[in-house]
Amino acid sequence: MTEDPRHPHGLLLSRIRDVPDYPKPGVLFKDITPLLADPVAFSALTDTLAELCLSNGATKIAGLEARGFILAAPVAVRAGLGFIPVRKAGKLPGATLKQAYELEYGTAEIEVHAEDLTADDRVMVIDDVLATGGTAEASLELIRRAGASVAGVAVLMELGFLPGRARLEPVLDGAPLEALITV
Ligand SMILES: O=P(O)(O)OC[C@H]1O[C@H](OP(=O)(O)OP(=O)(O)O)[C@H](O)[C@@H]1O
Ligand SMILES: Nc1ncnc2[nH]cnc12
Repeated sequence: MTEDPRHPHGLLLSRIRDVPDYPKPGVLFKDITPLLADPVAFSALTDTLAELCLSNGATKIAGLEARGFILAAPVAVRAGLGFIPVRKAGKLPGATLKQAYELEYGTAEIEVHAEDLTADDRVMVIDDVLATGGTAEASLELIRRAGASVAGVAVLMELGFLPGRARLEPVLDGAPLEALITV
């Protein structure tokens, strides 16, 4: 495991649990529930992500269902910014924009309420894990289709052995991709 030298969060690293062969053989699942259960670690993570959002000029925080919600909602409160839930298809009640993306096998769709974003908004996307980058890429597409701009993407953890960063960089349009930990 390596840490970004700007974010030396040994505490965060120590609270991530490796679960081999979940949800299928050969996959190493990075479980954040021990971190969530530790109020010092969870608070340190929330503070760090809130600072990143503010330093990148965000006006709104988007969280990606479901684990991204757990991180993004307290970050939005801490930063004093509004929270935008990016949900799996079929869950939002109002008029939505929908974006399909590739999973390892098959496709999925996420949605957002476009009316909660304006052309003046700069949205920071927050999630727990960047793996293939498909979910984050689709969220950027949704934000832009809603007329807002992207302030950046911030994740607790980047799986450096997968091509998420390479996939996202061409569509970030200069916005930062911040990963507190790369594993
Ligand atoms: O970079 P990607 O390959 O798109 O993978 C990363 C996404 O996968 C996980 O969510 P998942 O949809 O598995 O479910 P959950 O948050 O509902 O647990 C994770 O929380 C990210 O959102
Ligand atoms: N290996 C992994 N661990 C935790 N969350 C993930 N989301 C996608 N891949 C993951």
